[in-house]
Amino acid sequence: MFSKQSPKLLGVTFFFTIRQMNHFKKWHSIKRNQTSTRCSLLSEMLWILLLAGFLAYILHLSWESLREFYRMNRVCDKEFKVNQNPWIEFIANNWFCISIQTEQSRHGLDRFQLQFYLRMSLSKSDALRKFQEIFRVFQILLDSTENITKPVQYGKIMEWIGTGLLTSTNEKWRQRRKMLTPTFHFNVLQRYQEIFAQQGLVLVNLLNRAANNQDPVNIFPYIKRCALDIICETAMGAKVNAQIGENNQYVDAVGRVSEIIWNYERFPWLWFKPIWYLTGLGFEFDRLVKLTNDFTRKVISSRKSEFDESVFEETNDLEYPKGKRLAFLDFLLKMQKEGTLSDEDIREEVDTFMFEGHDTTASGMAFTIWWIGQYPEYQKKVHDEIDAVFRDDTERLPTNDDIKQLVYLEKCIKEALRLFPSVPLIARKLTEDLVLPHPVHKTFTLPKGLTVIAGLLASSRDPREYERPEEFFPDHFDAERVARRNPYSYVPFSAGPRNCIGQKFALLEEKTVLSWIFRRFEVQSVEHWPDGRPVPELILRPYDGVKMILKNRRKL
Ligand code: HEM
Repeated sequence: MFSKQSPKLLGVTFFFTIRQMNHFKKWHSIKRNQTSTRCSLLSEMLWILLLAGFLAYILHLSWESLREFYRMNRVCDKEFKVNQNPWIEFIANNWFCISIQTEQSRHGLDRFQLQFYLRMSLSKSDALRKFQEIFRVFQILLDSTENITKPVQYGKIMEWIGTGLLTSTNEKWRQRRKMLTPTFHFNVLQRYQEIFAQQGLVLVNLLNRAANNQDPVNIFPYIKRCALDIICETAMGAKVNAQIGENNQYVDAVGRVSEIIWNYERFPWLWFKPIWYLTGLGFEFDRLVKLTNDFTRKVISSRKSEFDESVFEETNDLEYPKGKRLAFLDFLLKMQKEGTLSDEDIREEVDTFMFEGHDTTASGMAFTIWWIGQYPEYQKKVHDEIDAVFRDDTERLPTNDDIKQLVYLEKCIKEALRLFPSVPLIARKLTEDLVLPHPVHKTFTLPKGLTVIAGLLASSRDPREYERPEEFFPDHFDAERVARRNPYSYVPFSAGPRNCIGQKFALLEEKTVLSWIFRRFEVQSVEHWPDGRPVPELILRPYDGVKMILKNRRKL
């Protein structure tokens, strides 16, 4: 948690504190000579009182906050018998979790004084009995067109990406959503698919070096860099070549900012600004945010200077650019010409896509490979399907038509997202009262002002909806089974008006890249479920990478 700068900073602070105390002593002794003893006594008492009051106030806040924090941790320990970081485990295991918090009222520390905290995670059977239809709750929460505001928990993300589509609310969000929806049109995605295919090829060529070796390889960092290359090229039109080790500074910064934000959310004492900066994390965060924002600004300005509006059809229709492969940024530049967006608005949206669009797909792909690597029978089905499309060809870039035929692979991807949704938690600040069904009293109302945090795992492991809720079973996504299920029992992309705008993009990317992996390799997972469990950061990720043994299927 502490950065390299921490000891230095603590040292400097200590030095200044001692210096100030010396000044104070000197000043005080001069004063004492000048004033009467009674006056001096009074002033001393006042100083002491002030200091004591201040200390008591700080202690009270810290005590209240930490007590709640440890109370929750104890509950986790008892209920889930976990011995790792209980806070992480709490969320990971808490597949029936909905927590409701009061909004931050005075300052950061208040956030942990959960005056109204409701948890429906007592135990699996209890929760099922007590709260019959968790997907009904999701439906009411996520379908609401009023309760679309993101709470204070998204604050640090906002400091990084600003108020883009993910974090904005009300009119700004409505306008942006309407404006940006066509940029995810099928025709646009089809063009991006070429990028997915090319970057996937780079990935498998790199992984090839580790294949046919008895030593396992942690494929997660490879996949992450591939996903980052894809999002940079599709969102900004910039090739950062993270896979081959270029632009390391930017690549590392993007990863580290997410990590710091997660630490901030996890450790309540960091919400107290002096501590945030004294640990060095505050300074590091500010520096990295500036670095990533400046990088995006530079790309925008260079793309702007060569922007050629004529690549779009005269029809003014964003969906049909003439032949050229455009980036998402080009669509935004076109909107800017029409007077709807400023440079900073564009920066916010591009950074939003950078944030939402790569860790999510990277985790999705890594977990899918990991699951498939534990079940030879499912892997055989994936291989057979891929061989039927590509035959012996190990080099041809997959096309959109190829990808459409990979139905079983898609089921595996969806099943992996069911068990491990890349975005484990979403939150809303209620701007209107929310009436929910209650197992005993019919309904209960959550008053406006509360923050509701929903664990998306909650609905997707309901045994009434899934035959093998805790198992990887791709046939859960057979057409007939899907048709029988309540749609809110599967919400890894959220649902309702604020659902994931990039879900088709994500599925197409995952299918294309994974088609490369399974065309080239037979995979075997080193760790099996329930080991190698995921940990929720901002995005759910494998706890200790994804270690796999890779074997070439054919001679290259
Ligand atoms: C497996 C991959 C992905 C998953 C599981 C996922 C999941 C989600 C979820 C659960 C939300 C709702 C978040 C909330 O309410 O706080 C969301 C929103 C969003 N996602 Fe994704 N996402 C994925 C990939 C992507 C990609 C590739 C992009 C962009 C290229 C993207 C862009 C967005 C944006 C912009 C929003 C905000 C939408 C709005 O509020 O109107 N996502 N995503």
